[in-house]
Amino acid sequence: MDTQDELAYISVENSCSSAKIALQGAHIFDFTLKGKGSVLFLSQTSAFKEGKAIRGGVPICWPWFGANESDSSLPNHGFARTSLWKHQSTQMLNDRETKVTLTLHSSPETLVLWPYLFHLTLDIYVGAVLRLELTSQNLDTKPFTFTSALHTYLAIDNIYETHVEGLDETYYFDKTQNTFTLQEGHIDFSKEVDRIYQNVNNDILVKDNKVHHTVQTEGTNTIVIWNPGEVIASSMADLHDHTQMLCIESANVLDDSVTLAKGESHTLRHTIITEFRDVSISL
Ligand SMILES: O=P(O)(O)OC[C@H]1O[C@H](O)[C@H](O)[C@@H](O)[C@@H]1O
Repeated sequence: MDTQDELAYISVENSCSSAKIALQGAHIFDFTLKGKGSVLFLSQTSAFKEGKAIRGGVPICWPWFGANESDSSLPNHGFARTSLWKHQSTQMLNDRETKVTLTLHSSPETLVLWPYLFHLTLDIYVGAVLRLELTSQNLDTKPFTFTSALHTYLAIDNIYETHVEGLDETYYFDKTQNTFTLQEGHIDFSKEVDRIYQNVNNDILVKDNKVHHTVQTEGTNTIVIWNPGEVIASSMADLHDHTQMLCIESANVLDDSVTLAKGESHTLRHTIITEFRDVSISL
């Protein structure tokens, strides 16, 4: 086990790729395709501190996404991303793919924040592509409802030359305006974008001059797209450059919130397929 500042992390490597996963948050903060480049953005000014989420990689938002609806003093995006998870196993599936499993169980600390017994499992498949599977299980005697997101920060070359395909004719909730709007054509990023797209049934394509990412989702039809834009980014001490990141998040929110009865479980799957168009992109 290695550490970066206050956080312990696991390193894995195979013939295709390598990854670093912090135990705090089960947070993958590096996924690199060998000889090609970094798939995930990691802010150079991110904190690696206990109780503070890493700015980059894939934070896990759970059991609520965004602000808590009944108590805004509770942490944004829930507690999973700042809780200490347990490393269960690392398995070499073959020389090209490694599976890492981490779990989080309800505890006296989580019960103060959210009064239910639960079990979370995150399976991370590190290979030619990156796949995350988050399974939520209700261990309580009463049902619970949660919202969540696999809040992926994709590495891109330049947000102003990036566009997103696959959401034409899809309605989204615009968090910057509190309105529902119909997407027409591709999404461009000249300023802050913070949107929740619903009824999404196809892959999302992120394209810029140097990299193409394809995001595939199972377990929800809702995708969140976020880039803070220049004005908000300049006020964020832990974000060194908003032009090199784009968050594409598979999310169980709004109509895709999940209610689980006693013993039931739900799995959210998120796969990122990346093609570098210029191998000189920095490693
Ligand atoms: O700063 P954080 O708590 O990590 O949240 C970062 C962002 O996450 C999501 O993408 C939300 O839609 C945004 O509204 C939020 O600003």
